[in-house]
Amino acid sequence: MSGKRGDEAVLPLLIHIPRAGQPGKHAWAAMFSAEVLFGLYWIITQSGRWRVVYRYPFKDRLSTRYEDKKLPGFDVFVCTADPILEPPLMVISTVLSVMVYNYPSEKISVYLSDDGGSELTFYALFEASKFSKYWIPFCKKYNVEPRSPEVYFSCQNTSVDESRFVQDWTSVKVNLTQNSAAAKGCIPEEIRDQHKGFSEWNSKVTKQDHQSIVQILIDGWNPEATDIEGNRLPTLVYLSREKRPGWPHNFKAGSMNSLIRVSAEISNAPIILNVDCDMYSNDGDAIRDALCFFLDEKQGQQISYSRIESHSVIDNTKDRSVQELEEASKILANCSYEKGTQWGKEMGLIYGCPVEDIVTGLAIQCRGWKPVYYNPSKYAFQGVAPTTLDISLIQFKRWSGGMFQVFFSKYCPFIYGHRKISLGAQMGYGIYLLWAPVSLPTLCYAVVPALSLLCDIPLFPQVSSLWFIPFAYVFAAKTAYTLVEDLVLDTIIMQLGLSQTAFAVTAKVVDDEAQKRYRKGLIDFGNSSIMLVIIATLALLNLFSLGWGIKKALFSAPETFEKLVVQLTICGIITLLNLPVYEGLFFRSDKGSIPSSVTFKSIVMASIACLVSAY
Ligand SMILES: O=c1ccn([C@@H]2O[C@H](COP(=O)(O)OP(=O)(O)O[C@H]3O[C@H](CO)[C@@H](O)[C@H](O)[C@H]3O)[C@@H](O)[C@H]2O)c(=O)[nH]1
Ligand SMILES: [Mn+2]
Repeated sequence: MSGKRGDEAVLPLLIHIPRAGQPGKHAWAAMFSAEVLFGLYWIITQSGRWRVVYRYPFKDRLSTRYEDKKLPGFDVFVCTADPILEPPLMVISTVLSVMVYNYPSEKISVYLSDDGGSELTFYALFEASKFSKYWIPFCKKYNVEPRSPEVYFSCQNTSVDESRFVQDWTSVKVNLTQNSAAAKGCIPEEIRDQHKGFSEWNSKVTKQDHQSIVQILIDGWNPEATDIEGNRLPTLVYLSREKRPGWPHNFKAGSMNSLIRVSAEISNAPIILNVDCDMYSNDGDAIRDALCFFLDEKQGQQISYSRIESHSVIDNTKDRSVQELEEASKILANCSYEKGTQWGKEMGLIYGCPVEDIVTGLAIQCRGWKPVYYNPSKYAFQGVAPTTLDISLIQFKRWSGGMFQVFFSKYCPFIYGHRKISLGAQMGYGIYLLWAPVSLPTLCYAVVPALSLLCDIPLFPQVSSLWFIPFAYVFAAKTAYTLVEDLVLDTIIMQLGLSQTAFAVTAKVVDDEAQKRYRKGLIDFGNSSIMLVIIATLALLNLFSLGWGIKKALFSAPETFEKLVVQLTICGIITLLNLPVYEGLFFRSDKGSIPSSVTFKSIVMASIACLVSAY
């Protein structure tokens, strides 16, 4: 191979092609491919900068234009899947938070889908239904925010001393403490007698194998269902769709589709709001904001994410028996209901992909509906992000792997979206769907310069070369950009998650010690995992190389140093970024530090890599 000096097409690496017989051809080829891939990805990411639209809803105009009676109904779906990973107290706090919007209560119906099929979750929801009679008037009267009781009470300082307020607050708190105390233990017999719903659970009911359970805990149409101040309550429904071994349940997408059908039977509101069980409502006005987009006279008709399929419309004014509704809904939540239908394909949320929200959003958009992106200054919802690195990695793996899978499916935005959505939108999807493969060039950058440094192979233009200037510019600009736009480890640790298509639910339980570490800014590395070993090995490899490189810089001729200075800088930066990892490996002894088995494995692997490349 010879250096094509006249060819100014590609990056400075090109002029550095090792000549035949020179070492480092493979390293060079790897780095060159990495550069090309980064370049292509960079082009795709530029779509995010085209024609940015900012939107502002005018809520006051909504109120002047629509009286309460004319406002549309809202069906709110809350999903939960596991009573251990997602504590029932958190789940019902989320449920309660979405029951109190600054909106007519009788227009809101809240559905909890429990894929865990857990009696404990049902019990918690039963308690929540009673508690809501206090909580809703309390929130509305004092305009309490956030409206998740768990969050509200954890950040409440009791400085307010208006007597009535304190009184109410105490009664609410007593109720809540009773709630949480009971939710931890098993369900007392006298409670079981209070609601017919408990009879659905017997010794045969397990998470994977049980009949459909539908319980309407509050019937919002019943004028007698009122809070302590006599105001109407929102409808509250517990749903646990049927699960049987051998029937794929399609994770969250399956649960959402059951919710769509069951809610169509019970309340059939034109607008659906979906939150995860950990995403409590943080702004009581959020649904009024959303309505401004849906009811906009010019564009509202094109805006999607309202109900997708049309179900037979029910006349809500008729005499409706709760029992009848429950029985009819159970059938809609049975495993066999979807057999031979378009559910999961053309209808409802799309199955077969761990990022059901992304594929379904794309499919809806390709049918001509317009999505609206609105990022309010006050967050409409707040959720629990994973608190330990290993759980984050599980989540990232599901997301990145799931999205990459979409890229190779029939839903690839460049094919499926061709002529249906703009090129900019296709590229916008590309940014996310190609997130996983970008880990490969990133990995290359974390490994190859370090290894080549150990073998004395220069990869980059010499500092005194003219080619160094564009290289330094691109490098500096990109580094600055990356530092600002995402943080440290994120991209380096991404892995291709192709083999796993299951939806791994992330844990939302945060213990006190973890909370303390979080406040101190310490990374919680979590349990031993292969991904953690990879991170630690890469960190150590770069540290070793940096040491070796510095030694060489000090003791060898200036030309050698000049040749290796860029690699040295890259290793230096990677080492700097990994300081928390070294801390976790060697200097911390708390529970959040890196397990010693990982330390051992990574030292062995990094040493082997060094030895192999040095000889
Ligand atoms: O079989 C299942 C598995 C999960 N869930 C629920 O799905 C939600 C999301 O699960 P979580 O483990 O918290 O995943 P996240 O990565 O935090 O979720 C994000 O990513 C998912 C996949 O893209 C989206 O579905 C979510 O809305 C989005 O918040 C939770 O409420 C779960 O209870 C179910 O209902 N049934
Ligand atoms: Mn989540």
